[in-house]
Amino acid sequence: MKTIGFIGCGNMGRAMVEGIMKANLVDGDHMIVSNAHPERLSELSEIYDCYISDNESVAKNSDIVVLAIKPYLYKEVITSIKDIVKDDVIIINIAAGISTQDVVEMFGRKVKTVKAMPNTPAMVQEAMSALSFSDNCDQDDKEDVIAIFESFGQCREVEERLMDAVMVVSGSSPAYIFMVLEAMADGAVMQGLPRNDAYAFAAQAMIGSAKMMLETGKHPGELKDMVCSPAGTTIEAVAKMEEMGLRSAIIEGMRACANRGKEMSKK
Ligand SMILES: NC(=O)C1=CN([C@@H]2O[C@H](COP(=O)(O)OP(=O)(O)OC[C@H]3O[C@@H](n4cnc5c(N)ncnc54)[C@H](OP(=O)(O)O)[C@@H]3O)[C@@H](O)[C@H]2O)C=CC1
Ligand SMILES: O=C(O)[C@@H]1CCC=N1
Repeated sequence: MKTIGFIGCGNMGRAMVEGIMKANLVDGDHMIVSNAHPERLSELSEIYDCYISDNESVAKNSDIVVLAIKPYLYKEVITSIKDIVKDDVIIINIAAGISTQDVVEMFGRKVKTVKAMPNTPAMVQEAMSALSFSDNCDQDDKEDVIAIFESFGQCREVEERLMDAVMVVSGSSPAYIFMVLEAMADGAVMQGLPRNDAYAFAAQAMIGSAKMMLETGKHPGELKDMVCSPAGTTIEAVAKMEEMGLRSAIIEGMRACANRGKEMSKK
């Protein structure tokens, strides 16, 4: 069994660790986690019986190291671990704006590395992640990494140049989806539904609609039309949402997200 190490265990790292442990991909002896404030992880180690240690120990003892720290910390953290990681370690880079080439340059050698873009639904085994492998990863390396990402959801291999596109539609999108869900619940509360019921109806409508699109393979416009009765209620909502710029708000928000990713890559 390979040992998986996480350096940084905040929002994204923790979602991945929880997803991996819930799926029993490794036992607690093969999961080592470090964090700037390790005391924040005591509950995690109690639930999943995994090791909480420091960056050095994660680097020395892990076959696969996930760098789940903020992008600006990559240089500093890699400098501190580059001489102590195992020779054939696989480094997983999940940071927005950090490329495979950046990681290789920071290590100063052609370390095996994977550029990945997961999302927080990893916590409930429903992540959708993109992966792009450096050319020195062999088939076994790929299978090991894919097993990690499949333990907490689905994943697809994409060309690294498309990672920012994946970030806007998947890595960052849970934030916009939660905003939509919150707004939908507000709309239902306004009509008198208790808030908890409103969240449950809104979230299940989101899950059901997404599942329907994936399972039927139908165009989302066709599925939308199936809900809009002539002179009915839904078409009134659709017309008002178009008037308020719902779709262009989403598209422009995603463009801003992509632009920020490009800006971060230049630093
Ligand atoms: N959040 C998301 O949905 C997604 C994030 N990402 C990427 O994941 C990475 C992490 O993001 P996110 O989880 O949101 O950030 P968080 O700030 O939530 O987590 C980062 C963690 O790193 C810890 N940390 C800080 N400095 C160090 C250090 N020197 N050594 C070890 N641990 C350290 C922090 O500890 P403490 O809090 O105790 O200071 C914190 O727990 C980013 O690069 C981001 O681009 C990618 C896809 C989605
Ligand atoms: O907001 C961010 O920068 C990170 C990257 C993708 C999701 N969260």
